[in-house]
Amino acid sequence: MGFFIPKKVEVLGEDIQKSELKYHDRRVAVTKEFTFDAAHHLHCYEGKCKSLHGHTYKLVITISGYLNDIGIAVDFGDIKKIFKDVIDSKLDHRYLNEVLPNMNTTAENIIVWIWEQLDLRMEKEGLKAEGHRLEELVLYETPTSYATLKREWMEG
Ligand SMILES: Nc1nc2c(c(=O)[nH]1)N=C([C@H](O)[C@H](O)COP(=O)(O)OP(=O)(O)OP(=O)(O)O)CN2
Ligand SMILES: [Zn+2]
Repeated sequence: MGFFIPKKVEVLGEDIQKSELKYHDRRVAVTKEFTFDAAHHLHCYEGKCKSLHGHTYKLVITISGYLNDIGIAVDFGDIKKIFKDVIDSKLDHRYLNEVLPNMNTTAENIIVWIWEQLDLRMEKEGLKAEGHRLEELVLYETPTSYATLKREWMEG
């Protein structure tokens, strides 16, 4: 006596198999947004930002990769784990002038530091070997003020 396989499941299975490899070799970028809270002040700067103050920073991370068998380029969960491990754990609820020594804590300087940390972790975890690439970071210091960094600028 054989197993009864409902028709609907068979059809669904075929559909998934067909879609699996459809765009297998396509590079696609995915983006995830995070926030962290931190305090800082600027050195050698005449203006209100020379005084200690805080921000809810927003970091927008874009990573590209080749679509895998189930149509995922880079798992959003993997981006979250990297962010938590290498950025959030070091910067959230911290005084940036203390944790980022020898750096004036401008959005521009911080975003380059963040790039280096994320890139290093992607290298160590073998993600770069799999074809994952950090494409762009955007770091909002306030809702209207932000810095942007792109892969071509880091490579060039
Ligand atoms: N190019 C940069 N300019 C300034 C930076 C910076 O990192 N890079 N940082 C500051 C201050 O840290 C400040 O907290 C943020 O500046 P600003 O946008 O002027 O903040 P406001 O709250 O005044 O923003 P509004 O939306 O205009 O009220 C200064 N400059
Ligand atoms: Zn500031």
